[in-house]
Amino acid sequence: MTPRRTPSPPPTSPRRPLPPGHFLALPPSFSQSTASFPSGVPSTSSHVSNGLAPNVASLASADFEVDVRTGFLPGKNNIERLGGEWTVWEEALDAARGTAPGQGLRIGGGRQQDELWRQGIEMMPIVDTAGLCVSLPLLRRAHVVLVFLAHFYAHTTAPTPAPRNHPINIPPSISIPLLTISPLLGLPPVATYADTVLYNVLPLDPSRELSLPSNPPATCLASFTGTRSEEHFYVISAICEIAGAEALRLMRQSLDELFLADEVAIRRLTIYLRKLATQIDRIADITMTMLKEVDPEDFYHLIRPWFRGGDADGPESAGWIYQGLDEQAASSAENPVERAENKGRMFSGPSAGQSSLIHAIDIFLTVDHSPTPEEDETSLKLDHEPVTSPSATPSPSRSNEATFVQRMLQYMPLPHRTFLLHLSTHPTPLRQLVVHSAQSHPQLAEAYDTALEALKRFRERHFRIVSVFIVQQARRQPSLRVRRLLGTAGEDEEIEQQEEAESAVALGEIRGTGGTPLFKFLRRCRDNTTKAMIGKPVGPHFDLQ
Ligand code: HEM
Repeated sequence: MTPRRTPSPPPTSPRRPLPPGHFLALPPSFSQSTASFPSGVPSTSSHVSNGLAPNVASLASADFEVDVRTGFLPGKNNIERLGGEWTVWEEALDAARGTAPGQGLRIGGGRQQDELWRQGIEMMPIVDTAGLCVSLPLLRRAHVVLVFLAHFYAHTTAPTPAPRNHPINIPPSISIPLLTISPLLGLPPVATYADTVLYNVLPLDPSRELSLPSNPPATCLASFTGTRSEEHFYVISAICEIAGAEALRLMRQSLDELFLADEVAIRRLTIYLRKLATQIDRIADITMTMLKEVDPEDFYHLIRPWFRGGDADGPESAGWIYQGLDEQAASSAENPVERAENKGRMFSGPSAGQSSLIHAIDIFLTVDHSPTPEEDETSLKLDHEPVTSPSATPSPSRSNEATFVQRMLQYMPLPHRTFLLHLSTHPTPLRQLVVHSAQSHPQLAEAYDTALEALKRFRERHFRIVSVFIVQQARRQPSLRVRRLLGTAGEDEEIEQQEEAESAVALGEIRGTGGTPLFKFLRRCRDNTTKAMIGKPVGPHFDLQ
């Protein structure tokens, strides 16, 4: 007898007010830091829920804040500005950014304009956040504004000789509201991809909701530099996200078929996997438009320095102290490492590596990024990096090193983190069926490999982006135009002296967010994708260097 086919209902759309019992109402365990996970153990459960995770029995039944039309982007438009008592934060942000590129605050601070702004922040009242809790869009906007203020403040702090050995202090007017609302969203108190992209874009016609292709993301709300490049950097990432909604839909449909795993299911899965490959190529095409729309010099010299988090100097980093709350925490015994070394909190700044989209595709296709015992992991590991495996470790037989995904989970909103952890423990994984039926249904294995080929192509094309935007820029001096915007145009002589030394930057020395050795890491992500294939890779295999 053919089993009755009952497709699951589509995921629910996000709603404006937090509904009663919504698991976002529970502070996530993120807020509990430990010695091995300074920013909190990534988990879906709340510390007030006695370890019980929210009810996520099936991918379709839980509220993962994943919208059928917009994917990980909120289904309802982001709000543009906070009013009432929170206007003071918005005004501080306006003043920091200035009215035109080059008119706002400068990295390293030191000018009268920078100092006056900093004094204003230090004297700003500690505004109550209780009224924000009625609405997710309000909470999200508050997080965006406060983390931008925190980064503006941190990076206008006068530089100390490298390596920086004093933590940067974030004043209570920012740190207290920020530490209060961050756990409500399940985000760290630092700028994340959610702040720069997911909660920071508006559609072409803001009076209508986001949709592709008729009303795509077109402008950004908060910005460090006010440059066109920064706006496009965020907007193109958001277009990748909305294009990803179709990939998520195909994955959900596939999971529904996996429950049945009959002949019809296998035929449908084959079709969905081929479509998924097309969708991944589409995301890669959109990513490549960065080359046309974002100036690599602007990105590297003007924009990226603002992204740096408390851990940007690698193991030598001194972190950020969130004043008003961290001084109390420092005297407690919770985090002996930070206490003993007088270090602040070690958060990374924003990166598209924090987007849940590619990680979801990886998990769905079972691309395993956890290190094998044979691999020399010491060079991929930072001293301050978490070394204890969280409960969500995908493969207990592997080394207990936290993977990039596990670290990135900490920077995703709680519902998206929950979505990924749930996907990784799904009871009917795709790969198992593909391997099991490889002989009887070779077209399924072929379609599975086609999707992996597309993911590998995405990674190779993304690698080119990283080469242009980071490596090439690290090896050459900024133009006069950019030096003027940086306020270093008069330092030609000094720059010439540095030139020779700097142009010799070795590939192996270039690091990504949180200090990851960039090339080794990206090459490894590509190679792990190839390893997952059932047959031999068919496309060209580029030497990534
Ligand atoms: C100018 C554009 C971009 C630059 C300069 C860039 C740079 C980087 C860098 C440096 C990393 C290494 C990890 C880190 O430092 O955080 C990284 C990782 C990553 N990026 Fe990008 N990225 C860009 C655009 C994108 C876009 C649009 C996407 C998504 C569609 C994306 C997805 C990823 C993913 C998933 C990783 C993790 C590594 C992997 O899974 O292969 N990136 N990116």
